Amino acid sequence: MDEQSRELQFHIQCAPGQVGKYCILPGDPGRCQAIAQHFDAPVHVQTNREYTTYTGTLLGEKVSVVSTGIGGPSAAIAMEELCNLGCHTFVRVGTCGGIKLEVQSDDVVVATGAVRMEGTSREYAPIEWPAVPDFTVTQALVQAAQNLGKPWHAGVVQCKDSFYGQHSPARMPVSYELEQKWEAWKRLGVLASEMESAALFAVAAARGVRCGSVFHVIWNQEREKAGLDQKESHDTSAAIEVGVEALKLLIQQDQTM
Ligand SMILES: O=P(O)(O)O[C@H]1O[C@H](CO)[C@@H](O)[C@H]1O
Ligand SMILES: O=c1cc[nH]c(=O)[nH]1
Repeated sequence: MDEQSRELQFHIQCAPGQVGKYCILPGDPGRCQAIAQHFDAPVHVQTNREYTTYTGTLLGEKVSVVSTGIGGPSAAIAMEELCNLGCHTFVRVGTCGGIKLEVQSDDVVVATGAVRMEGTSREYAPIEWPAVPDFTVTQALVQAAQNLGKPWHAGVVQCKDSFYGQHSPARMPVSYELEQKWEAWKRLGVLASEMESAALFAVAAARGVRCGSVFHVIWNQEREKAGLDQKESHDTSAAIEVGVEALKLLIQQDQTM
């Protein structure tokens, strides 16, 4: 299969011209419409499997939002197929669970690196390779959070394949490994846990494109364990605003180059 010259990409079912060069990647297809509402003239392009696509414009530039589903494998597929269609700049707008005690529900987290405790990135890069986002995208995300006055943190996030391995490690047959590593992430100051960035950063490096990640913090299980105040929040609007603002900053930078 010559995937790069296919007209219609196999999973996202989009064709050349239907997506922009700048793309926002939420995991949840249900987040796409809320993101597309920030675009000018957004149009629903396609929904296939976990992949929902809208395309519109920002500052006159064609931009898209494409959901990746949950986990590295489906996220890598989305990015590969979008690269085949000419996308070069990606911002993941996701959700995460806080690990560091300072990271609270409703805060915004910008990734400066991702722990590769997942499988997909290993099929792209030897484990010695650090999963890091693009510097210009990360700078734009921090600038956007500051411009919008959102409470933000920048640091390393942890990626894994098992959501319930994060939340119920004790019931897993490999609890000894999950619990010991979780303790290491805490001692290393890892900010939060999510599932796709390590894979996306690896695919982006392999394909020579830019990618960064911003997250809405749903909760923090370590704050709960420590008896600190803690709530569950599903309002992703701050992270969405930061992601869209960052994309605009990047488009502006590219337009003035
Ligand atoms: O809200 P999204 O972007 O899907 O991100 C997070 O939420 C899912 C788990 O609930 C995983 O995909 C994780 O990375
Ligand atoms: O706790 C959380 C919240 C969102 N996504 C995750 O992977 N973990």
